[in-house]
Amino acid sequence: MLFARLAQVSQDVAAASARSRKIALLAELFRDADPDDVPIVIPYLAGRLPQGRLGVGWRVLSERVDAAPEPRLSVQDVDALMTELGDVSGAGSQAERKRLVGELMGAATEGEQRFLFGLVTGEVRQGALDAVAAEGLAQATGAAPADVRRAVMLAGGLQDVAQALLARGPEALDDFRLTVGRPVLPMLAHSAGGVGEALDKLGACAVEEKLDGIRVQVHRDGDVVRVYTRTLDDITDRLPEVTDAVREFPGERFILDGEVIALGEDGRPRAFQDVAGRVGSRVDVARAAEALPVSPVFFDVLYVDGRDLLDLPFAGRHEQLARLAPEAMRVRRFLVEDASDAEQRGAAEAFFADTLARGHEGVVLKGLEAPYSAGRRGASWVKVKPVHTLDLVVLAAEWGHGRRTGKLSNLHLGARRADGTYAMLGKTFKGLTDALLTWQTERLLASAVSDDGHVVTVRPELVVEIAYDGLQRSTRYPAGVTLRFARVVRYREDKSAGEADTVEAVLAAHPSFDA
Ligand SMILES: Nc1ncnc2c1ncn2[C@@H]1O[C@H](COP(=O)(O)OP(=O)(O)OP(=O)(O)O)[C@@H](O)[C@H]1O
Repeated sequence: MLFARLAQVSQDVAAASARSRKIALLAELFRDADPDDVPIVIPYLAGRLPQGRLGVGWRVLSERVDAAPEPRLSVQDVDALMTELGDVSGAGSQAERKRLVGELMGAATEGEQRFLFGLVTGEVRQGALDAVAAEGLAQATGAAPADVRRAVMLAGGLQDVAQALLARGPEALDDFRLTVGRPVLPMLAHSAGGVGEALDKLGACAVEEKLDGIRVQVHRDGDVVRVYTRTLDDITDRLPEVTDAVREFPGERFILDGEVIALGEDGRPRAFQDVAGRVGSRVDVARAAEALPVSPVFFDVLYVDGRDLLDLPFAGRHEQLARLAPEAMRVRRFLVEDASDAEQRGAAEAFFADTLARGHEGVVLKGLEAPYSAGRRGASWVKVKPVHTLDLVVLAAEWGHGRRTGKLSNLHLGARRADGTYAMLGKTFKGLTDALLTWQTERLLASAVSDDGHVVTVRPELVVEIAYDGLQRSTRYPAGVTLRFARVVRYREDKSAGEADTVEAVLAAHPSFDA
């Protein structure tokens, strides 16, 4: 396929406002595409390069090169040049990249040059393209749109489905059925600020414990049990406890979804990093299992004895789960039948509080009617975690890049030590509005003690309130821990640095990290 065709369609799709028009344009493009073009056409349409980053800077790209009068590049030609560009390294690489960009741009028409520029800089990214492209693909090949959508969901992306469909037509969709032994991307959750907000969104739902372990999808076919991670890696060999347990379940062929956790002797869950370390370790699995035994806790079932359950409402799937997994290996849950009933709402809040008190991360609320949306952040799963906040002292700030050039952005955050010094707990540039960036730049420069061109160190005076999701071990930071997903809530000018949180208080708020 000519690259000019793709460049034109990409532009037309972006310009079309009606969804049906976008679909028709894409269908026409797919009709003319060769199956071998698909691995290039699909990412290019979404504005992505299959090669990822090319190391080509703005300056090289912006250099004017005379455009070719007629289109002659094929999508394969462009891809081959991009691969060559991505492979350039070592001495003289800048000059070589410049030469290759010149060659590519010189062979492109003006329209193609614009599209190439957008592709390399990431400007033509079209986030929501996959859904319309799936419809376009259905139209081009005569497959039912719902079947294509489902195949795309199970394949975890459009590319393989498009390639198979264009090569073999609608029968090819059979390759993408849910099958024991072939893992699919797990369903993910949205967040809500509180249980009440989640109940308002969902109505009747199950409130489940949110366990902070490793997500697993377990496939059993007779005696063969395989365990996959959320990124579909096979970790069967590392989790003998899981395979042994699941072999005892009263079913022959099924796929379960759950979390692997480790419980301490006190019955409280061990820190996420301990479980991750155990699951990540390939060497001497038997010894690791003895040192930190783990157990699976299941919350969903996708397939049972020849039946694909993805479209079954969650309530029905859970009935099947209860048949297979014993209660001790199912997530604890509380059912809300009527989300407008004050008593049930109160009980859901109490379940949340109890779950936290037992050391878990939060809860996930799940609509009882919803199907299983593999690989999606489905609207029917809503997680609620307590927001922790800390008052920390700004120790330094880094000069920003891009849009934040000239502004002090990434803050170095410190907690107080008993001796009056500060232990850095992490950094963040999240949560800062433009107004706050301007304000903090001025304020921090006024108390600067040094500036090495990258980091401006300041007198430790300014207190900032930081929200975070929890702690994580880190050898890079002096207290041995750092904050997960730290973000700025606001500055606390009403507080002096002497009133900021202490390292001991931070550790005490997270018992599994308390030394
Ligand atoms: N009862 C449960 N139902 C669903 N997921 C659960 C449950 N308990 C724990 N989890 C975990 O929580 C995750 C759901 O949150 P999300 O889909 O947003 O993943 P995430 O991006 O890893 O978020 P987080 O860091 O909050 O775990 C699941 O991937 C799973 O690992």
